[in-house]
Amino acid sequence: MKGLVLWGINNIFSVKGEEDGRIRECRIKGKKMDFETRFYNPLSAGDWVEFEDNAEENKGMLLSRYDRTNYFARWNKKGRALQTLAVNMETLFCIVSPESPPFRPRFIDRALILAEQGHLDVAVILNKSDQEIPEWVAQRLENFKSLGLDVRYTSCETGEGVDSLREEIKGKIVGFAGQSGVGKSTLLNLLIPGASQKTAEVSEKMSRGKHTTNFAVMIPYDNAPGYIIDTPGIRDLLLWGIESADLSHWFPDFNCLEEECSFAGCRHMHEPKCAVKKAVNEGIINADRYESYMRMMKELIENEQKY
Ligand SMILES: Nc1nc2c(ncn2[C@@H]2O[C@H](COP(=O)(O)OP(=O)(O)OP(=O)(O)O)[C@@H](O)[C@H]2O)c(=O)[nH]1
Ligand SMILES: [Zn+2]
Repeated sequence: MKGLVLWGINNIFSVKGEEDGRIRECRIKGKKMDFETRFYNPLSAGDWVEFEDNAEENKGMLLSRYDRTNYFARWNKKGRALQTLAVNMETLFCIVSPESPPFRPRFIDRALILAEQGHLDVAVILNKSDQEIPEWVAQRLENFKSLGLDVRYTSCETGEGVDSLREEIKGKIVGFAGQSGVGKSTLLNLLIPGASQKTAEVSEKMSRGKHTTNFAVMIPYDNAPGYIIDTPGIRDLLLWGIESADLSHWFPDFNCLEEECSFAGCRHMHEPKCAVKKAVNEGIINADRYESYMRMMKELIENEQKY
């Protein structure tokens, strides 16, 4: 039978049968499935699977996984493997806030790269738009827009942007990601009443009282098909599968200048006559975005030296 993975932890997955709509607690048959072994978690919220029922009611065995249309994955340092946060979404919404907690554009820079690697459409939601938007935040947002990124504004206080967002995503499968405190739960509750209650219940049940929501949960809409995938409060997004020498290829605003760098294979760090650094000095490339690039670069170089 075909089913949809709604959530899962420690290799126990809640799967909703496509035909009968019943949810079963499923385990993986045998030790390993033929899933990609490079992943930290074999399945994630949003995966379509084949499963069979057990004799025991509401229990099942997972047999195989269908191909994913896209995925949002990051490097898991502890597990030293790719960790999939959510898959098969129409759009991944990255939620940020302007001031409290502080705007984190470097989170967006990383999310953009990870989304592109996972063939994922991404949009940014600046929540708490009722708060004052500092000038540098406005500039960075404009910069993102000029790179083609879809940026919207919502406020759970005034209701700005909430109804239109609800209309837009209704009936679709979309993902929500953000750092703790940006108002993700509040926004989800406005979009789907009782949403955060659902996540809390699932977390409580699956993690057996540990109170840690460290896995994504699919929340169904009230009167429409589709789900919002609520990913856990993400602290960091570590890159994967990118060599330091290739990092600038993931920065289209840098990449287009590369030919003008005097050094072939310029990494735009300390090389002389670098067109990217010149553009930063002239204010053509956003200085904070360059700083973001440099941090990723250092991280990648450190890792290359380690392994
Ligand atoms: N001013 C303002 N405050 C908001 C808005 N949305 C949420 N908040 C407040 O921000 C705080 C954090 O909101 P949460 O919804 O708990 O944030 P979260 O992102 O889910 O964070 P975690 O629960 O830690 O994962 C709460 O005090 C909310 O009332 C908003 O649009 N404007
Ligand atoms: Zn350069």
